[in-house]
Amino acid sequence: MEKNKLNILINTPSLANHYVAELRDTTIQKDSMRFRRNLERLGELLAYEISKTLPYTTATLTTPLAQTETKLLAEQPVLATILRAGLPLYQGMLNYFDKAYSTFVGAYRVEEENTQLQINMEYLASTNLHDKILILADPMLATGRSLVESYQGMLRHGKPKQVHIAAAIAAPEGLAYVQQKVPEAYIWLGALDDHLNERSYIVPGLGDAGDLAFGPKV
Ligand SMILES: O=c1cc[nH]c(=O)[nH]1
Repeated sequence: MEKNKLNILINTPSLANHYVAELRDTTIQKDSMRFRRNLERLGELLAYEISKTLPYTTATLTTPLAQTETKLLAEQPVLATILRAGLPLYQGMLNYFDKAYSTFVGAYRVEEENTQLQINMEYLASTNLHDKILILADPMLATGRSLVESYQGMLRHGKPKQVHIAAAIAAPEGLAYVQQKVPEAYIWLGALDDHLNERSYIVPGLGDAGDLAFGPKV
């Protein structure tokens, strides 16, 4: 596959626009079940778009009336995500790639006054990634640093032959960082926003995806 390496869903009007709009809307955000489900629905759409670019083989199957040929995925991708905010977007992808194996990373941002944002990575549970098609789902591609560090950590478990990075919303700064550090990746976004603010939040964005999905951290 050598199609466009950057794909932005809401640039083509579709239901993705509704799901991104609801994710951003402060009134609808009060319903955390709907917030999670909207991330999940976006994950489903992103998975479907990615599925159009994956390799397929021809298979013969038997219906009650005849034999017929169809195209089926040549192999399952591996789905990876970063805890905890990544879970709903990942779940949407798993709904569609329902036989995929999974990789989980625990990474968190440490915000300290007058210092650069620190990323701590403390947990990695990965399936074998050697020669696999890897889809890494992270809802908010902000600085891109936790995503790149997570990806680099995952490489201890094998070098994938193809990498897809999927996010609900990205900032141009994070997108540029990921494109520079992981140039081999195909990038799939719900929306590409305007900028990062001084606390590394995406503007207009939607706020803190993890808190909105699972409650505020202490
Ligand atoms: O805007 C942002 C940036 C990172 N993580 C979030 O949840 N929101």
